[in-house]
Amino acid sequence: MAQREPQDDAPIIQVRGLKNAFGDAVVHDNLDLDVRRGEILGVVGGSGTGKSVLMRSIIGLQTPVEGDITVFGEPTIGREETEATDIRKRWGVLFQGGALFSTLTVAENVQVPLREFYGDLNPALMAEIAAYKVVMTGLSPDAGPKYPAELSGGMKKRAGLARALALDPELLFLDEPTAGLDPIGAAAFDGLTKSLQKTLGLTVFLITHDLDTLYAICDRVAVLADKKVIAVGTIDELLALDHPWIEEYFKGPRGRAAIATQEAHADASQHPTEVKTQQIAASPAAATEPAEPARPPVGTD
Ligand SMILES: Nc1ncnc2c1ncn2[C@@H]1O[C@H](COP(=O)(O)OP(=O)(O)OP(=O)(O)O)[C@@H](O)[C@H]1O
Repeated sequence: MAQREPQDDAPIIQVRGLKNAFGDAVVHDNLDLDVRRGEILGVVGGSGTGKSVLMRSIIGLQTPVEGDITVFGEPTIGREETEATDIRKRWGVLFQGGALFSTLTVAENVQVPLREFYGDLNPALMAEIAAYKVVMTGLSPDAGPKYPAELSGGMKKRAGLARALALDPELLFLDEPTAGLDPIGAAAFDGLTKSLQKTLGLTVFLITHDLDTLYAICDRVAVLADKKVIAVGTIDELLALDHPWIEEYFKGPRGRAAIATQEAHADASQHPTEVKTQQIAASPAAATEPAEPARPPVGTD
């Protein structure tokens, strides 16, 4: 096994005393967060609690009123453009909805970061890298010449992910990657995220409202409320805190359905011949409460 450098244990993202405000509206106040190298950190919180603003602050698209942020051990606020560029090259971002350029094909979208940061690369090599990234996200090679309008929602997310992976990042930011996907597409996207984390050693900062995603692939979850990260840990650690919002969030009808899906998945992998839906139906929560359709086990398409 490769020798680990001492700094490997340092958080890959460190946020301290963060304050963000829009006029008089304070979104974050004295917010702290560490993201560990190699983990998938789920970021949850009610609508408007500032998850996307937090992500934008970390990637330098939002200048905070106060606070310090380091990524890869380097401060990201107030850096010279060239220094900021060196750091930005090391992460990839999938914005909500994919944020593809509608006038560019999928392959051209994937080449955007390559042109931005490595503009003198040979065009044939850029095309080859883009084609590789497209396939890596589970899209067919035929998707490369297509325009975003010709893609399904799930394909757009994968194309956005291919663009986020264009520069072989160490760190991936995903803003609600499964929003708007059907349960099968969402589970497939989760599987893809998990396999990228494992095979490429990525760290993933993942904003989501999707409880299935949290249970299926997140190593830890950070909860935003009251302008701060009020708790961070595994779901079991969070539940042990006895916080009413956390309890309601994870143990409400949707949380119970997500647990049932995970239990069915675990059981199915131990007893592959049994019918998974029997366990889901046997769950009192699933039987009595309206909930999101249970997701199939995680896996890529
Ligand atoms: N550019 C901006 N100008 C003014 N207010 C903003 C701006 N961006 C975000 N806000 C406000 O900051 C707050 C946090 O927004 P943010 O998008 O981070 O929430 P969120 O937790 O990601 O919500 P959701 O889960 O609904 O996506 C909201 O009240 C939003 O209106």
